[in-house]
Amino acid sequence: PRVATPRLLHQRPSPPLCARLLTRRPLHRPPCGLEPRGEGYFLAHGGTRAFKKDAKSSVEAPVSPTTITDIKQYLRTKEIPFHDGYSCLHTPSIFVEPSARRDSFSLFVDKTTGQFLCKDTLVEGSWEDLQDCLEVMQKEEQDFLSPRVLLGYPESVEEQEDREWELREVQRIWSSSVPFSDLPEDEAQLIKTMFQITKISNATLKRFGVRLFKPTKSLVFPWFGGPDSSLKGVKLLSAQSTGTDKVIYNEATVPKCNSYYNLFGLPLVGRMDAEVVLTGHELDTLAVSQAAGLPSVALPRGFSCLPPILLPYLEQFKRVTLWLGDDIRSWEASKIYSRKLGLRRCSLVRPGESRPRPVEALDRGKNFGHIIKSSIPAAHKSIVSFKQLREDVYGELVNTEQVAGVKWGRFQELNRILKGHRKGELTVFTGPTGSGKTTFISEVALDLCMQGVNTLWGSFEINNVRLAKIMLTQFAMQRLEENLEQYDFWADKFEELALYFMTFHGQQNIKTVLDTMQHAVYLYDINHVIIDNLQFMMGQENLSVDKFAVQDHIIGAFRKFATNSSCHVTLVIHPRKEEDDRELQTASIFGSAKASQEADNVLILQEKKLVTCPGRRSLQVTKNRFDGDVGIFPLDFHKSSLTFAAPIKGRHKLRKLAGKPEDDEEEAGEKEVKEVKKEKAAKATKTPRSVKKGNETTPQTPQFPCVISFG
Ligand SMILES: Nc1ncnc2c1ncn2[C@@H]1O[C@H](COP(=O)(O)OP(=O)(O)OP(=O)(O)O)[C@@H](O)[C@H]1O
Repeated sequence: PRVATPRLLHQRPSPPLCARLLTRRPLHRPPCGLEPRGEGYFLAHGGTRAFKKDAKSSVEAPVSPTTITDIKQYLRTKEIPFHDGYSCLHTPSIFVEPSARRDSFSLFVDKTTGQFLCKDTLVEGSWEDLQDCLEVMQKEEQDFLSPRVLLGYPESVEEQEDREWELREVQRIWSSSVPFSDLPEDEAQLIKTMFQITKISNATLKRFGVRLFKPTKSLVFPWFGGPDSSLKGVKLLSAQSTGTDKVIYNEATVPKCNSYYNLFGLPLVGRMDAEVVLTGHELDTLAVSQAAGLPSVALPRGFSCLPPILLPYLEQFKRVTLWLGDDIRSWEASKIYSRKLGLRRCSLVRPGESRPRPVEALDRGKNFGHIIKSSIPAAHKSIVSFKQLREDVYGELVNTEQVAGVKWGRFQELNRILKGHRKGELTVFTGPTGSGKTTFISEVALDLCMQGVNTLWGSFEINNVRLAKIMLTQFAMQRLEENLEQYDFWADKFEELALYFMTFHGQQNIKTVLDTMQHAVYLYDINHVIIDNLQFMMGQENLSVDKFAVQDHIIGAFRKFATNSSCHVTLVIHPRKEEDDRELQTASIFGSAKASQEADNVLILQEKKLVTCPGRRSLQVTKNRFDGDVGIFPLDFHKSSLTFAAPIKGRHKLRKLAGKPEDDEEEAGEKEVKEVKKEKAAKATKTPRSVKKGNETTPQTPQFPCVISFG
């Protein structure tokens, strides 16, 4: 029979399970930072916690930036007792009758956002929602609010159907999958060999409830959760041989990955356990549990994010060891997550030859006790000696490719000049008015997002629908207007990208924008923010002041944000002056030398109107702090897919600039006429572009972040 393939599993959106609190005064504030899920709706996340399909990717400014001091002060005035935890404050749940409270402090308030979650009832909401609840309780002189006062948010027929479909799908997969102990020994061994987990025992697989879904030979990892520990979802992992000794693993989840909030392994954690090893994969958690005998849980989407809604489940641990993988990206993620989890209880396993990822360490017979013991405390001192830096420096020397950052799949020339996209950098991007800046930077950012770089867009000039339309066209690489029957297919794939949009439009205050960015970094582990464009933060009132001083100040603020948040910021800036006959230069953008110093990378979209090729642009890198290489390369624009590509091979070669950029471009222009005839002939035989990832070259279909490849 046709079975649940990853594609099939993702065809249906998961519905929101929302509930509304009936209060005397209407709740009017939307949950902090997210597009309103209706007015004042609470989410009772019974497992399939999901946001509205059309709203999940929007990020608003935090309602009123809440500080931990404000939260504590408020709770004190309401005489609510609380414990000061690592990431959350713990209070008695107001949704459970006092006599029935199993755990006296089961309501968790996130110290950064004020979001709350009651672990007993799974009611969650914003800080403002919680305040409203407390006010109602006080007014009505009640000592708790029954979850029964929460009214189900009326689901549309479609949403209801989706939810039912999903529940059936979870049950169907689970009931037709087989425990390993029920498999004939040789079959079990064959499967283990396929997944390179021959050292994981049947007993371990049984303890964690891992099964085999025979029709697709997929491992099934269950998600048990909620007060009744019921089955909330499943993750399927399938293995595919590449012909060499490498295996590619594909993952699919029900509900789909952006509403799959499972810390795999959590049901096995005892109430008194004080130590946990946090891993980036279910198989790693099995390995840690078996080899180290320690509680271990796995993040639901690998090391790509640690959703704050999971933090309450990690509050009980006095020590958290983060062992997220074996490369620089997982190492960087572990440093960032330790800030969310509370630095003083976290220690990090530094990837290295003697410290591979857990499942590989098990395979190679490594000493887990030793690896975990030698993990590095996350709390760092501000003054360090070379002795402490020694391993970091060594790591950078042996992993030069990874240190250079994430590579573009569609822009090999950018890889050659910039080497990659790195965290914590500031890129300034400019070009003449209407030259295609937004269109180009949209594709550049989309490319990275498809490689797993969590992305936040601040598009102040064009609205999010138009921007998303451009990106979707670039993603599908075709004019979807003419292929509407393919819309759902591409939209479903596109929805899986970790791509978020700020809901701002028009002039904005820089502080509000920075607060929102900070908020999104915390909520969604954003790695790349694009601001299009800086002019929308200049403000009208500043016109009397020196415009370039204001611009410098704003660039400085984004620089600081990029460094402090380990997040790459790309800033689109209109040029200062434009003269038809001259190319732009770094000096065309900045008000002062100070500002040009702040940027790590400066990119210029050069537009030279050539009779033979009017759409031709060039991208010039005039600054590259990472390794100093600068250069320029031509770009052809494909109007139907809104994408850019290097002209056909052999026409223009990448030139590193030793001297004036103008000279090179001039040269390119002269060649234009001679080569246009060749191009026409070549166009007829042009082959589709490939997306290169790792060592394999895959066809035009892009890679999606939910498909995690390792091995
Ligand atoms: N290389 C190109 N050749 C021709 N048209 C292009 C090219 N790149 C983009 N366009 C088209 O030009 C229009 C303007 O593009 P876009 O909004 O990206 O420019 P921009 O530089 O961001 O504009 P602005 O200066 O107003 O911010 C769009 O319709 C886009 O599809």
